[in-house]
Amino acid sequence: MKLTIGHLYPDFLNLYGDRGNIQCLKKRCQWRGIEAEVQAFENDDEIDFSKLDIVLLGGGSDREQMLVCEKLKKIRENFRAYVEDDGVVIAVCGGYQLLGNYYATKDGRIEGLGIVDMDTEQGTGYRLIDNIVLESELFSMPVVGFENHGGRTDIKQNKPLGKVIYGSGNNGESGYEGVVYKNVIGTYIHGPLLPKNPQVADYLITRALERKYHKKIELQPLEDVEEKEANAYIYNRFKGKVSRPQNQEQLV
Ligand SMILES: NC(=O)CC[C@H](N)C(=O)O
Repeated sequence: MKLTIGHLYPDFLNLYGDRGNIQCLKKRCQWRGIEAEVQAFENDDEIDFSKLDIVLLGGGSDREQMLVCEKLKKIRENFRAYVEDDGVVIAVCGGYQLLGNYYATKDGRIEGLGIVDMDTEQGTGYRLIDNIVLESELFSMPVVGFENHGGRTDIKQNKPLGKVIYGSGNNGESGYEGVVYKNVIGTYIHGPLLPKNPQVADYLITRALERKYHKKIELQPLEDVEEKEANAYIYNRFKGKVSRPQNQEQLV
């Protein structure tokens, strides 16, 4: 079996090493004898979504989001068709915001893809910067990571990725984080999301293989000893504590 992973605009959206998520997907495929090819798309590269099995849209600063939004406009309809056809997407932070209708910053409104019905406003408050821990119906392990965003996202009627156990999540108020729409996962957890959360990586790989090969896939389990220990430790360390972002002086 083989998967092709498309990395969209790594020249703009690669905050906090989103490339590590690609490496993780590739490695976890290879360890099971599944071939994994990565294609990076930059500038005005033609993107043939029919050749892709997983798409990664990484994080970026407001400035980079503003620039990349022009490129996204050109691929919007093909990207939407891919998602509606159950194409697998993992979108992180800035990329997550861009899946929605818009991201309104104090310097202007950045138009999103409008693929998932959700809106992001910058607000006038501080950035939401802290560790984050979630419980998700999709995974038996807690989902752990780090968030750093000024935007507050309203996912409306969509399903969240998880319930916030510690941290701020989508907007610091709803108690929820991320979004799940068809085979799309959007999340504010960036940097090493997938290396830290192997179940999220395997979920994406499974969905992509099932879509491509039209059959039920049971991935060969991997040990993930360190990840399980680390996630359990982090969960117990943060559960019951209240996140008070330390950088409240860092206004957006
Ligand atoms: N870390 C990111 O990708 C940041 C996303 C966006 N620029 C924000 O600050 O909300």
